[in-house]
Amino acid sequence: MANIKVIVAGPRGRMGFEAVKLVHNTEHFDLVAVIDRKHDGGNLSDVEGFQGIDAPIFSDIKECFSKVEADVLVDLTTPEVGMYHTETALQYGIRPVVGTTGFTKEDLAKLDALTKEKGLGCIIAPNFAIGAILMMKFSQMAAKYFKDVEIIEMHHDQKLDAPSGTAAKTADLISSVREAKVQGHPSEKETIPGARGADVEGMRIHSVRLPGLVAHQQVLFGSAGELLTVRHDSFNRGSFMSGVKLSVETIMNLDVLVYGLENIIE
Ligand SMILES: NC(=O)C1=CN([C@@H]2O[C@H](COP(=O)(O)OP(=O)(O)OC[C@H]3O[C@@H](n4cnc5c(N)ncnc54)[C@H](OP(=O)(O)O)[C@@H]3O)[C@@H](O)[C@H]2O)C=CC1
Ligand SMILES: O=C(O)C1=N[C@H](C(=O)O)C[C@H](O)C1
Repeated sequence: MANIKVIVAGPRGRMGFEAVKLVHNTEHFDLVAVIDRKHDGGNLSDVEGFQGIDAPIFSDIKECFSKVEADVLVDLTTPEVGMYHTETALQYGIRPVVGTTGFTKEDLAKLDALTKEKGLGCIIAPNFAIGAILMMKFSQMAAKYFKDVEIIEMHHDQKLDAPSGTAAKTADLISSVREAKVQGHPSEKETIPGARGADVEGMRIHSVRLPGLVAHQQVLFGSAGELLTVRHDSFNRGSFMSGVKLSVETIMNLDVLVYGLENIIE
C-alpha cells in the first residue's frame, strides 16, 4: 500500500512539533508539506529544531493544497484557524485530522454536513491520549449512577480555549446518559460571578490555568456519603501521539465525521 501523504498545520507549536516528528518517523507516512505563517516559501529543514526534516512550507493553505498532493491534514493550530483549515481541506478533497480544540456545536454541525456532502472522513479529536479517552468513557459509565457531577480541567496557562475540548466532550458524553439536573442548593447565589463554574445542564465545569501544568482533568461524582473521582494526567505531549497516528491511519477508511476517538478505538 502507498504511504499516507500528510500535511501538518502549526508545526512550530507544542503539539505540531511532536506531530511533525511522528509523521517523519513513521515509515508508512510521508510529510509532504507544513502550514506555517512565519516561513512561507521556505523548507522545514531550515527552521530551528527541524534539521533533516525536508518539507516545503506554505502560509496559504489553498496554495498548499493546489500545489501539493496530500491525503490527510493534521491541524494543531487555534480554533478560528483550525475551522478554516478543516473546511478548506474538505473542499479540496483532503481528510482532516483535527486536534485543535474550541470548536462550537455549530462548527461541528457545519463540518458534519460538509463531510457528508463530500463523502470524506473527518476526525475531530478533543483528546488524542488513550488514558483521556478511557477517563471520559469511565465518567460516562459513572454518570448513569451519579447525577451530581463537577468536572475540573487543569491546563498550562498558554491555552486559548476554556473549557477545554476534553471537558466539553466529557460533558457531552455524560449528558447522553444523565437527566438534566440543577446541582447545588436551589437558592445558591454567586457573590463573585463565575464562582460555580460553567453550567452544562446543571453540571459544572471549572477551568484551572497554571504555569507548570500540561493537561489534566478530574471528574467528581458525589452521592450520599461517597465521592468517586475519575482522573487523567498528560505529563507531556508525547502522550497524544499514538492517537494522532491511529487517526491518520483510520481516516483513510472513513467517509463520515467522527467526533472523539472513543468512536474509533476498539
Ligand atoms: N486533541 C488533543 O489531544 C490536543 C489538542 N490540543 C490543541 O491543539 C491546539 C494547539 O495546541 P498547542 O500546540 O499547545 O498550541 P501552540 O500555541 O503551541 O501552537 C499553535 C500553533 O498554531 C500556529 N498558528 C496560530 N495562528 C495561526 C495562523 N493564523 N495560521 C497558521 N498557524 C497559526 C502557531 O504559530 P505562530 O507561532 O505563528 O503563532 C503555533 O505554531 C490547541 O487548540 C490545543 O487545545 C493540544 C494538546 C492535545
Ligand atoms: O491545549 C491543550 O494543551 C490541550 N487541549 C486539548 C483540550 O482542550 O482538551 C487536549 C488536552 O487537554 C491538551
